[in-house]
Amino acid sequence: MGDNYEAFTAENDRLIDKLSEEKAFYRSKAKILSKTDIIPDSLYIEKDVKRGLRNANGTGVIVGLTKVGDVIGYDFDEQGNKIAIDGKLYYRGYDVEDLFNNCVKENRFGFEEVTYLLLFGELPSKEELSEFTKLLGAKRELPKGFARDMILTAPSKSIMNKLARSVLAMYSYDDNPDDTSIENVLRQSISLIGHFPALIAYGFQAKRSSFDNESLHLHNPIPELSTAENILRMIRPTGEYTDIEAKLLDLSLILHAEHGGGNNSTFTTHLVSSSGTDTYSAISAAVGSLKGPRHGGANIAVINMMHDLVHHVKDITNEAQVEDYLVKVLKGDANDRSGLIYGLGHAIYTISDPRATLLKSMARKLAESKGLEDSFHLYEFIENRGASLYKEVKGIDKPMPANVDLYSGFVYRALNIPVDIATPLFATARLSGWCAHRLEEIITGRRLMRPAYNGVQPYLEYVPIAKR
Ligand SMILES: CC(=O)SCCNC(=O)CCNC(=O)[C@H](O)C(C)(C)COP(=O)(O)OP(=O)(O)OC[C@H]1O[C@@H](n2cnc3c(N)ncnc32)[C@H](O)[C@@H]1OP(=O)(O)O
Ligand SMILES: O=C([O-])CC(=O)C(=O)O
Repeated sequence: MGDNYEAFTAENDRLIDKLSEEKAFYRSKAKILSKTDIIPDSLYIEKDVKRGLRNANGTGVIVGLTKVGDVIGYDFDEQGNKIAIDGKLYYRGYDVEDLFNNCVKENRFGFEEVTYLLLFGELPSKEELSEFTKLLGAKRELPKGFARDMILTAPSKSIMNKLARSVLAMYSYDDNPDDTSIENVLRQSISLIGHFPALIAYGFQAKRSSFDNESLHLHNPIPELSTAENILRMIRPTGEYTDIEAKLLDLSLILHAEHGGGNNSTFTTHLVSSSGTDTYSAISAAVGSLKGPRHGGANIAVINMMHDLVHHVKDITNEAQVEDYLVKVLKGDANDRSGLIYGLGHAIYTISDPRATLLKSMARKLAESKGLEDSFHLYEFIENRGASLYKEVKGIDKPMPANVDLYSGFVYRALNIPVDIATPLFATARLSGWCAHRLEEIITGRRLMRPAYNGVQPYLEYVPIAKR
């Protein structure tokens, strides 16, 4: 026993030493790299590099044309100066506010109709929509053994990473995975759109049971149910939901379905598709992009920031205390120290993001009916005060409207939808836009995307290892 114990502790000490040696190695190399890899701002200006693919006035560099969606966030005056305007968003030429309001008016689900519109470029007739929802319904169930072999046996703490892996794994379940004909890519797209609710729900259930010590609940999807209903059924332990909850989730899916070609994940879809690769590779890459906290992952980042705020601010109804916290966030001294107030700011929108306006109206109603007014006012205060605080801290006047991610988390929380699932829900909705853009890239892009990086490292003479 004594010998065993000594051998065990010696081995343990050796492993701890090795780990701290390794940590020290990474730390020292990271320190060097953070200096070596710096390229001064002046060089970007001198060489006229469109950093972040942005022009000097902040507008995006035009890298493509699209008929799928249009995002309008600014205008120009006669002198060519950018001017702020209220945002507008169009899906295949239709104003998203009209699509949203019509579903509210007719009290019906609309995400499937929007998916049809995005994929095929026109609104479906009643019969076409019914055929299409039947087709989607037939694709709801995952291939035999998929949930067990691909999701439950290798759960992940990140449902988005699990989702990306699941999409890649779908390649192995497809008899014709590499065919990039329009017909085949349409088949793959509709199949993925049908499968996504189960992929995110089972990824979520696997995570809860493996990492959060919760019971495992796997409900089958039901072909006759809408996307929103299937999601609620599969993420809830009892499988129960109300019609109002499902309709509100459906509206949120409509608002997240598409955002032009230039947003990071859709551009990823265009970029990766332009190499001629398969649908699963392109869509899994888009999922990886959307996960980032500056993009779709901001909805979870907002919720985490709000938790942190509530934890650190004594009285959330005291505006001065909330401001102090936000100033600390902006200075990189609070929350995740990124310096970002999540849910604010946008690459295109200046005065308003139309989706945030609609989600805010949903959030306000939910707050009133669920007694969450204080929390709602906190979100509203951040929206109203964010830009002026940024100016006070950084001295820069920058439009910082509430974006789609600010109020979506509030809406999900009020609907009793777990935080973890917020970005996967975004992915489920945006998949329709990604697929429409992938098809457009294949049909009309037809060029390998290959921008240029200007090499700024001076050339060096090789030094043999013995002389270094
Ligand atoms: C679905 C979506 O993707 S919506 C966007 C979701 N993302 C977020 O909510 C994260 C917070 N917001 C942001 O990071 C940004 O506003 C973006 C990335 C969305 C858009 O940024 P842009 O307006 O294009 O500005 P850009 O990235 O050029 O930043 C300019 C400066 O403003 C700062 N800034 C922009 N938004 C914010 C913010 N919300 N909080 C603090 N600082 C901000 C940037 O840090 C940057 O500062 P720096 O020059 O000191 O580095
Ligand atoms: O357009 C962008 O940059 C980000 C965005 O709002 C989205 O993808 O929905």
